[in-house]
Amino acid sequence: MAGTGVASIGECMLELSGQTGPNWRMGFAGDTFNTLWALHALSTERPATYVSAFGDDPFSQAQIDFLGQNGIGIGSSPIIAGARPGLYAITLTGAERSFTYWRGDAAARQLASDPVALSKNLVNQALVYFSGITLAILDEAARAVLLAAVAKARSAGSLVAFDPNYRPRLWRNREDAQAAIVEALAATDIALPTFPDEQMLFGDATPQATAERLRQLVSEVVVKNGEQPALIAQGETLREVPAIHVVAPADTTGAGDSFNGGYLAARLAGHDPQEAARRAHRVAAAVVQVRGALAPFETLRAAFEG
Ligand SMILES: O=C(O)C(=O)C[C@H](O)[C@H](O)CO
Repeated sequence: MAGTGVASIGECMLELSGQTGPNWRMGFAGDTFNTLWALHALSTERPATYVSAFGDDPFSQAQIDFLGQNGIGIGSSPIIAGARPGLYAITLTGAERSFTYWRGDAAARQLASDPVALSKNLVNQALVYFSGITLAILDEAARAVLLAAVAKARSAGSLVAFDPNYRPRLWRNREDAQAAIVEALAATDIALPTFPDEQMLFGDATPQATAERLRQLVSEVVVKNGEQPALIAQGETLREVPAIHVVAPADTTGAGDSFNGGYLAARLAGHDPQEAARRAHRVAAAVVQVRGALAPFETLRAAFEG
């Protein structure tokens, strides 16, 4: 591995969670940030950088402060004059979440506006992580800048991990999403898809079909499937790792992202894919028991260690 740090690229939003009467709780979350949060909690010795673009309003500043207070830097990410962060609210049906977004003009859409700064953020990273949401918030030119920066980091020795995380509403059409995600997978070492997303986007009939399709493109594939087993495809082998049944989940937001953070932390620490998936399932099971996408660091660590 080339470097020592961990970098995650994407959009962190303001998050409204809680949904108890008129009182919402505001936090900060976004898929790639949620993953970095868990990864950082579980690999504190590695410098963590959230690669994005930020506004210059008080909410953006609060976001940057929150990251800093928790040991996560923003490297050379641009601060855009006049821009603001995106916002999303979590609606719960039981514990199952759905999201309402206000993010069309968020600062993060400009995360590739300075290609030199973007590449600089990816220097000396053991791991570079991004997602289909990162791709979806960028226009075609910015997406090309992003993929070039990721490819450069990879050729310098960084491990690249990617979660396709398909959000239909963020894409112009399904074909655009398919093309961009396949292009990203070509620059990926560890793919962390979720079966229902892949079924929606590519029509896969089973998690096995997802694993078989993706193993043609990526050497290590972990197909998540909620409370069903995760399926790991590495080389010729295909293995199932059972998930954990949570009796009383509170909010499923961030479960898959936190699984990814746990899995990647374990892989960076030298655990094999099966042990990494076991730890990742425990981390995800802890996250669904709290409201919002982020669980406290101590909760994540206790789950990871089992
Ligand atoms: O949906 C998004 O774009 C988000 O990043 C919000 C949530 O935190 C994320 O989806 C949880 O996986």
